[in-house]
Formats: sequence, C-alpha cells, structure tokens
Amino acid sequence: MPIQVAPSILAADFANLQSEVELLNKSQADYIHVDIMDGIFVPNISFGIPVTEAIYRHAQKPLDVHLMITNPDLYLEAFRNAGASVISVHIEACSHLNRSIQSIKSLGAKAGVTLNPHTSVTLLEDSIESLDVVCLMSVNPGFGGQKFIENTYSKITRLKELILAKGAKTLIEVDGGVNLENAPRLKEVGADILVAGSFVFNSVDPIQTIAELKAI
Ligand SMILES: O=C(CO)[C@H](O)[C@H](O)COP(=O)(O)O
Repeated sequence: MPIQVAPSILAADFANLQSEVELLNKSQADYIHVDIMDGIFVPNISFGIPVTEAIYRHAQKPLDVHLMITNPDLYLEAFRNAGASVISVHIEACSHLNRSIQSIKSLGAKAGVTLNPHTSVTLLEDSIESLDVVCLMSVNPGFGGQKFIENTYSKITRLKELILAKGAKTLIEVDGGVNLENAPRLKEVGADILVAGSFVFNSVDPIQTIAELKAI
C-alpha cells in the first residue's frame, strides 16, 4: 500500500493558516493533520473548534484531528461537527478508552488512538481490532520541530506484530520529527501514514516535499 501523508498545519498566523490549507489542497497530501492542544495535557495551546471549522470550510482533503487534550470525550461531537474525518484521542487521557472509541465511531468518524513515546503498545492488546488508526508519537507531544525519537522504529515493529496477530486492519501513523531521512525506514518497518509539519512547511517547495514523501 502506498504511504499516506498527513501534513500538520503549523498556522503561525491567519495568513499562514489560509495559505497552508490552500497549498495542501493542491498537493498530494492524503489528509490535513490538525493538532489540538489544550495547555493541560500538553504544555502548549494551539487552536480549537472554530479554527478547525474554518480549516474544514477551505479544505479539499479529509481532516485528521489529533486531540492532545484532557477529557476528550467532552469534545468528540463538536470536532466531528467541525469536520473531522478521523479523530484521535490519547490513550493517556482516556479512562474509558473503549467508550471513547465507540463514541467516535458512532459519530461516523474513523477512530484513532495516539500513544506518547513512553506508552507501550501492549496496552492496545484488547482494543486494536476496533481501531482504524494508531498514531505513535515520535516526539513528546506539544511542539513541532522536535527531534525524532529513534525507538519509534522498534515500537512500529511491535505494533505491526500485534495488528497481524489479531488480524486487525488498523493503520499505523507516525507523528513527530518525520523527514525524508527517516521516512523510508518508517515505511519499511510498517508505517502507513506519516505526519510531517515543519519538514514540509519549512522546506523550499512544500508541494514537492509532500510529493517526495508520497513517492517513498
Ligand atoms: O503534534 C506534534 C507535536 O505535538 C507533531 O510534532 C506535529 O504534528 C508535527 O510536527 P513536526 O513534523 O514539526 O514534528
């Protein structure tokens, strides 16, 4: 299966927000990855529901909404109504993961669970079959532009083994510090979706960079 690419909106200001969405519309990106940070679950605040709606109004790609927030269950419906096609919650933020996954699915979105770098994939043994996507954080969440954590490769291998052992169809997404140097190995060990923010938007030609990631 060809690799999917989900560039992460940086949105440093309103002008960037609009131009980033327009650029991604013209690119080979499969998704637009929207990072929601609440300043509690992660030490940074990004944007919320109205900005997600604004992105959706202009986007010609499905939105992959990554909730880096506490109590995500309270906001699932609002983000679905704001245009999310995929909603990912952090396992570390969910006391009742099964309920969160069922809620996302009942809203008609694809259900994703994200794991921080220290969180073991073994925690997914009893939920993997119900998940459309597992997102492995390859940096500590909260900020773009960080260095890729190397043990992500072995974590992908272990997650892939779990998926195959359970006969699940779950896709593996990797988020943080992704670039053209680590992307080939990420695909080789089992990644299906690559999230890349600064590597795409800080490059000279983001559309070309996305095409190069897609070509892996
Ligand atoms: O969500 C993140 C951190 O919380 C990611 O790092 C972001 O989605 C991608 O940014 P970059 O490619 O610059 O690491």
